[in-house]
Order: sequence, then C-alpha cells, then structure tokens
Amino acid sequence: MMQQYLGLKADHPDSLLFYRMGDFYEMFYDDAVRAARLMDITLTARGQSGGQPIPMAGVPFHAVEQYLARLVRLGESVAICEQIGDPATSKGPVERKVVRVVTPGTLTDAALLDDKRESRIVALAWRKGRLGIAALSLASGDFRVLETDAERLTSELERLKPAEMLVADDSATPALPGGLAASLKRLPPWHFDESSARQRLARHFAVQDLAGFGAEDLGVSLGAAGALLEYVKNTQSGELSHVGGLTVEHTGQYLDMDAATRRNLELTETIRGESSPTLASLLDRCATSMGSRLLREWLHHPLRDPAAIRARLDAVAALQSSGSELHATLDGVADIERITARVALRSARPRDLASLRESLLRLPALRAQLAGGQPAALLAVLHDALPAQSPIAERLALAISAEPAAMVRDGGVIAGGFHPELDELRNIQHNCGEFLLALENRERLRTGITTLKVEFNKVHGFYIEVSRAQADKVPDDYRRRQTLKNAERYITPELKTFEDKALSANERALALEKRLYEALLDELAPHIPELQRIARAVATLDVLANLAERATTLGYCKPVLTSSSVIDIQAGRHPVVESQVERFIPNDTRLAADRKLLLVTGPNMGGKSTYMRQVAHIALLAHIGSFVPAQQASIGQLSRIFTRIGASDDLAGGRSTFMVEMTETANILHNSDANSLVLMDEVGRGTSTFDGLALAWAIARQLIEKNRAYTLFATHYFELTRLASDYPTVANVHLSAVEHKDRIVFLHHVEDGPASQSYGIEVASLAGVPARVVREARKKLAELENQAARHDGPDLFSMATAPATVPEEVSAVLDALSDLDPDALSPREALAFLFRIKQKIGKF
Ligand SMILES: Nc1ncnc2c1ncn2[C@@H]1O[C@H](COP(=O)(O)OP(=O)(O)OP(=O)(O)O)[C@@H](O)[C@H]1O
Repeated sequence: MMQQYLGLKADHPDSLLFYRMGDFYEMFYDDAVRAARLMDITLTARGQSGGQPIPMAGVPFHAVEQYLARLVRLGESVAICEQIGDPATSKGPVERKVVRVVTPGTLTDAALLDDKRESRIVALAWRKGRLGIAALSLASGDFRVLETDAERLTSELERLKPAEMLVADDSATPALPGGLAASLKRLPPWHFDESSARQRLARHFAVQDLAGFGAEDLGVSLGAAGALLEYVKNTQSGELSHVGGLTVEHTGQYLDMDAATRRNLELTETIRGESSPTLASLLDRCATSMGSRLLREWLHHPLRDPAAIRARLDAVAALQSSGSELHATLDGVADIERITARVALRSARPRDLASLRESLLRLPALRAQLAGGQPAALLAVLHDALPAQSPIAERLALAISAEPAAMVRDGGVIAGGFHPELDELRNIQHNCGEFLLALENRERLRTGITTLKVEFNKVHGFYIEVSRAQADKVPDDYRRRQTLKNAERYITPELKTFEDKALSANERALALEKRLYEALLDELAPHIPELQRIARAVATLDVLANLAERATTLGYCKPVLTSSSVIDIQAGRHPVVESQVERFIPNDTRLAADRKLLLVTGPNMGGKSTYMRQVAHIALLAHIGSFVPAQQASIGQLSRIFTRIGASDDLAGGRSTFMVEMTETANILHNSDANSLVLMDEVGRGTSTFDGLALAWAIARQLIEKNRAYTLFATHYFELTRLASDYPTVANVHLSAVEHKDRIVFLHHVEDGPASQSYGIEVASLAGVPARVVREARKKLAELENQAARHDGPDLFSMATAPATVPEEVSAVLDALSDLDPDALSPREALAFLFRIKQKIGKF
C-alpha cells in the first residue's frame, strides 16, 4: 500500500495527497505533518519505514469539504485520491486514482465557493514590454484574454482579483507586486509556448483556428491561455465542456481605474478589506447569487460604449414599476450558472439537479412578466433569451425525486416511475414488511407456535425466533441460525430466498440509480451552452431589477450621458456615507471645458473627501448603467478615473507613505487626459510643509496645463487657492463651517470661493486631544500668526513659488554634471573633472 501511495504522491509533489482508506482520507509523511498543523488535527503514526514510524493524519470522508475549504483558503492544493477497484475482488491494495486536484483557483463545489464572488485563476505571460493575461472562472466557464502594457499588471490584478496565478518559471517573469492574496504556481516555460497553445485552444473549442473569437492576432495572451487551460484540465479528471468560448477583452472597452482607485473607491471591499460598507454592499439586493456576482463584475467594469450604457439605463427605468414582481419570481432561482458548470464537470449533486429543475420551471413566468411591449430594447433581448417552456425541467421532473438525498450513494435520488426495473427493485424492498408479516402468520398456523416471530438484524439477516420452551415444535425444514439463552433462531429455505432477493435488491437499486444518474448527466451535456445563456440572462435581469429597486428606494435619478465635455451634478450625494449619517447634505458639482479643476478647501472633517468621492461614485455608477444619488446629473464620456486619496504604507512592497503618494501621483501625471476624472486629496501632506506645498503647486499646474483632466484637488495649503486667479479653468470651492459658542459646526455645504480658516485645532479638541495640548497649540498658533504679520511673511506660497536664484558658477557646475556620463570616463578623467569643478566652486 505504501508503494502505491508513494507512486501517487510522486505525481503530485506540490499538493497534499488525500489518500482514501475506507471512511477516511489519510495523509502520510510530510503531508501528514503539514496537514496536522494547518487543519489542527491529530498527528499519529502507522507502521514503520526504515525503523521509523510513518507520520499519519486523517480526516473522515463525510466531513472532507470543511477541511478542503480551510486548506484552499490557506492557498494549498489538495489531490483527492479515491478507491477505484472493488475491495472484495482485488488482490493486494485496492486500485486507487487521483480523481481531481482541488486548487484555490479551480473550485466548483458549492460548499467551497463564496457565492457572491467570482473565483478566478489567472495566467500571466510577458514579452517585449507586453503583458498577456488569461483568466478563467471555472465555476461559470467564463474564459477571457487580454493583452496590455506590462506596467498595468497591478491594476489588472486588482480588477481580476485572482484566487490563483500561473506564471512561467523563467527570467521573463518579473517580480510580482507584494501583498497579493492569490496563491502562485510556477510552471515550466514551455507550457506558455504560443504556437502549441493555439493548437491546444483550437482543439479544445473544436475549431479550425481562433479567428472566430477575434483572437487570431493575439500572441502572448494565447500562450497564457494555453498554459491555463492545460493546468485546469489536469486538475479536473473530466473535459471542460462548459468552457465553450474565449472572450477577447480590449483595453478601452471599460472605464479604466488603476489599482489604488479601485481600493480607494471601496467598490466591493473597504480599504480594510471588509465587505461592508461598500458600494456593492449598499447596492446588492439581488435575488440570486448570480446577480450578486454580476453586479460586482459591473462595478469593476464600467462601460465606455454610450449605447450599451443607455440600454442598461433604459432597462432600469422600465423596471422601476415592475421590478419587485420580478424580484419575487427571481427569488426562488438557484445558481444555474454554477450548477451548469458542475453538470459539465460531472460533479453535480442530486440536489443541484433538483434546484435546476425548480429554477427552470420558474423561468416561463419570468418571461411572461417581461412580455408586453417592452419600451427597453435590452429587456426585449432578455425576454427572448428566457425559455417559454423548459423541456430540460420537464425531463428533470420525471427523473429526479421531489426531494432527493444529498448523495447518489444514499439512494432515493431517481424518481419513481422513471425506470421500471428500479421501481421493481424498490418494490421488493418496500413490500418486505408485508411479506414478512404474511410469513409470520403462515408459520404460526403451520407450527402452532403462537409466539413465533419473524425478524431481521444486520449481523444475522432474517430469522424466525422461537422461545426455548417451544423449540421442539419446529418443523424439519427449520435450520438453526443462532442459539440464545431463552430462544432459538431459525431460517427456512423460503426465508433464505427472500433474504437474498431483498438484500441484493437494495444493492442493485443503488447501482442502477448511479447508472441512471450518470446517463442523465450525459443527457444534459448538450444543453450546457443553452443553460449558460439562460443563466446569463437571469443574472442580467436580476441586476437590472435590483438597480431599479435601489434607485426607487434610495431616491436616485437617471443620469444623462452626454457627448459634451461636462460633469454637472445637482444635489449629489455620497451613496455610502449617506446611508450612514442621519442627515446628508447634498452638493452640486460642475466641471466643464472652462472649469476643469476645482480647488476644494475647508476645515478638517468638513467633508472634502466625501465630496470628491461622491463625484467619482456618481460618474462610475452612471457608467455601469445605474441611476445615481443626485437630483440631476449630466455626465460626459469618461475614459479613466484616478484617485490619490489617503495615506497608506506599503510596507510589504517596501514603500513609505510618502513614496506611495508620489508613485500614485506620478501615474496620474503620466496617464490622465482630458477625459479623465482625477481626485487629488491633500497631495504633498506626507512631507515637510515647504516641499509639500511646492509639490502640490507644481502638480496642480501640470494637471491644469498639460493633462487638462476633470480634477478635484483638495488641499490645506491655502496658498494654492491663488491658482484660480492665474488660470481661467480653475475655480475655488470650500466646505463651510461656522463657529458656535466656542465650538465648530460643520455645515458640509459646498460654496464658491476659498475657505477662510482651517479649524485644525478645534477638530483636535473635538477628537479628545488633551486640553493642555490644545491650549499650547492655540498659543503657538497666535505666536506664529504674529510673527507672520510682523515680517510680512512667511508666505509659504511666495517662498515656494519664487524660484531661488542660483549663482551662475553653480549652475555651470550643475550643467556640467548633468551632461556627464560617468560610464564613459576613465578614472583619470574623473579625477580631472573633480578638480575642475572644485576650482569653479572655490571661486564661488
Ligand atoms: N455632505 C455631507 N453631509 C453630511 N455629513 C457629511 C457630509 N460630508 C461629510 N460628512 C460627515 O463628515 C465626516 C468627515 O468627512 P470627510 O472625511 O469627507 O472630511 P474631510 O474634509 O475630508 O476631512 P479631513 O480634511 O480631516 O480629511 C464624514 O465621515 C461624514 O460623517
């Protein structure tokens, strides 16, 4: 047995091998030690090898899922090895085989998956500054590829949030960003070979070439897709028939957001990594988990095509009156998408098929609710995608019991009346009781023993029991089976025949049910594409109905998408903050070609960050086709959203707070354009006042002059507010506050013009900074203000803006230094250079 174990383990060196032995999965050697530690189970030993006990740990097979869930969450992969042969007939150890490998990115079991989140495996490949990405959600069959610039790695990973990543184990693979949650596998580089990948993909999709998917001209991403497909196939013992196509994503299809922006806007996770309160937690009242997942997908993929956005907006508007009825019908619809994937992988459980049946049976009603001259074209398309009647459901209604057992091996899965032989075998079992009663009566009459009983137990099977005192009355055909203290137990030829039939009937019925179940899965296989289409339509409808309900409940309005260059919001609100405060103060925002940068000033706690983010949220919601929290909103077509908000250390990545701030700023300055929305929150505050002010000022100017993005620029440097008089496209706004009886009251209302005061000390006092410290600060502030008044300064702004004049000699040295190429110098030349500049500075 150990030999067999070691052979199997050699094929799966990187996975924990769960070796099935009877009712347990056992692990041995290092696997046992690791598994015991990770799952907190007992480590024991079994037998010996080379005089040493072999470490062993095990988990009961019926509880395996909870252990798998735990291991996979820790990023482990598990190879599940089952007994294939029949223990009764095999000589030596029963034949065993690894039937599947459970890895973090290839989960499909309902118990192991988060039903509100897509779980993806992603393969990455690089060539000449290009990044090829292939992403597969095995639980839905969605398979996509994308080629983009290598620098976009972090933002793509933040978007796709892979559970597992595959890269080539070679030098072309760069260092990956730190702090990724995904488990990483390195594969031999030839797995990523492009030409064999093309063939492999074409073979999988049964097509001549990949032109039909628009993937013919792709290169590096196909290498990734080939590696991914092969890896996933190896983890599943079956074919991936539900992975029926390849979607090619194009950069430019979606409103672009970098990694920091996705995090800062708290779309599906808070900055702390919690699932609430976020935009998703506020907006998701979907009836189905398919809808919840699709909504999250939409939030991360705002569209750029105005026609597609308008189609969604029109559908949401049309559903505002009928959304709640749809929601009620959708409520009973199960996760058709994931069940379909499990049908394709042949791991669907009986209750999956029962839920599929119940769900499909609801769809004609759903379709009927959508009928009747839909004003929205998208709803008409969804109506047509839903089935008017469902032959699949009818077939499942015939085949699967109303409430089947959890496992096929438990029996009672196939419905009565579906198969005559199964009915007959079940009849034998059911009629058992009647037959035994009849036999008992007959035997009592025949023998005259009135206390005679016919009974059954698991060890001895069926028997006739007679008390010791009556034992001499039994007829000749009674054979003794067992002697007890006060009774004898017998068997008769008739009872024996019945016993054989009854016991074998049970086994035969179970075996037949298994065969019928398998055949049913075969029968469903050709319907997989149809089921996937239905699942998609149901999910889309669910999201649209959900957005309609949210719009009504939360008082959102339908945004107008315009082709002109404008973001004009009246009485806008921050969707998440609004749900958390008693009274939210709505605010207007107008950005246009002649008003591109708003300098937002105001006291701490005044609401600057909230105001800026609400603009981004409204723009983003409009681009996913949702209504928005405002009285009225006109949104021009955006291409990107950038945010530089809040301070965060990237200790894992080895970058300080200020370094993170400047890296994100650099990205914004390099990549934002006139169709970008940029939020800059207190840029420069991470360093000394002068450096910070100087940087903030130069950054703002660059955004105004070069990038020309729609920009909201919050700052505490009042000196910056002068930019409004220098540039016609800059305007000042401020969050208002008033002092009332020594206390500050935040009005959270945005008004034109710069703020007059900062109230930093008042806020510190509100926050509970000790009174003594607050007093000291007030004193110091007065001192500083007096000093400033006396010296007519220091005016940070004028000091930072007036470029320090550098003496000519020094600037000559600087020029010489910047022209110098140290690599091209001999040591002697370098020394001579050093003397020359020393001389020049000496004069100075
Ligand atoms: N429009 C509003 N209506 C009601 N409450 C608001 C509004 N805007 C902000 N608030 C409340 O004020 C709090 C502080 O807001 P925010 O963090 O936006 O202030 P800030 O000006 O960015 O502060 P700081 O300068 O200290 O970063 C929010 O948590 C929220 O509770």
